[in-house]
Amino acid sequence: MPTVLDAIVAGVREDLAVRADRVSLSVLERRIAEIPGPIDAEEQLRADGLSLIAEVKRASPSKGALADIADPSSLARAYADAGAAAVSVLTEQRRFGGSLDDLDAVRAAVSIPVLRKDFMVTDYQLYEARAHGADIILLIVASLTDEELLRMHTLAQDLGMTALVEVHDEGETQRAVDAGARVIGVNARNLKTLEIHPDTFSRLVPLIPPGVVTVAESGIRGADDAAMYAAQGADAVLVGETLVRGADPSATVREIIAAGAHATQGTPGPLAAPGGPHAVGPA
Ligand SMILES: O=C(O)c1ccccc1NCC(=O)[C@H](O)[C@H](O)COP(=O)(O)O
Repeated sequence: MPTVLDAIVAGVREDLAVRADRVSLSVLERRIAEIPGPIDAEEQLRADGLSLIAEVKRASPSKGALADIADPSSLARAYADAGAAAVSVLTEQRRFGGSLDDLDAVRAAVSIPVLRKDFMVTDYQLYEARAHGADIILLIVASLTDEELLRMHTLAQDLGMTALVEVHDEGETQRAVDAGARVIGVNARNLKTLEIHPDTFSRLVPLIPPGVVTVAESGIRGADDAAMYAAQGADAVLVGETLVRGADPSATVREIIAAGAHATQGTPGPLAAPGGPHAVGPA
């Protein structure tokens, strides 16, 4: 039976065929040569404490419409000003309501690394990501063969981008490691049921070699969850829904970063502050 991921990828392939007809690979290559080169995101995510990748997310298959983001550039600037290490932009249109226009707007607004978060199944999408200013691309192990994973990981590096290689279980983690992934994202969302399993990170992190940057993804409700992942050894967390649905995304960014610093270095975090952390929105 087709999974949610299969259905998303089928739509992505259809939309991609239309774009590839309109914009050739050589046009993308020319654009890449004209724009500033990518930022080294791996080092930024590895920085001391807990790095935050803050997401621009309009909708999702699990929750439907999440937020009416009229101006993705001002949201991205708020994330960056509050201390986010990178901004993730969902560009898939059918289920997430994103677009390459959102990526362009965010790229123009911030000087921190930008992740194109999409369902990358062809080399063309990697050229497209770089041509629109992305520094990081997502490779979901579950949607790629070993040969595709290795080839696209190498191509991302050749284009100067960092690949965030996303895993959900032990087998996918081994495949990511075998492909030479330098940044591995452990996604707590089961792609078959869309349920969040917060113990996925602690189960898989022992399989990831030292030196590889680890990112805990999905279902993070605020500072408490971020502190938990930091204590379990996460270098970074990726947060979408909690930020876009919260009343004050900048404050939540600051709380998450402070909680991560507290968990990793013993510095005072928001848990000590009056009112404590906000855990905004359901997981
Ligand atoms: O968000 C979903 O419902 C979803 C469903 C199927 C595949 C991917 C999905 N989300 C993409 C992501 O990885 C998240 O946007 C990201 O990890 C942030 O998650 P959250 O903080 O829970 O919004």
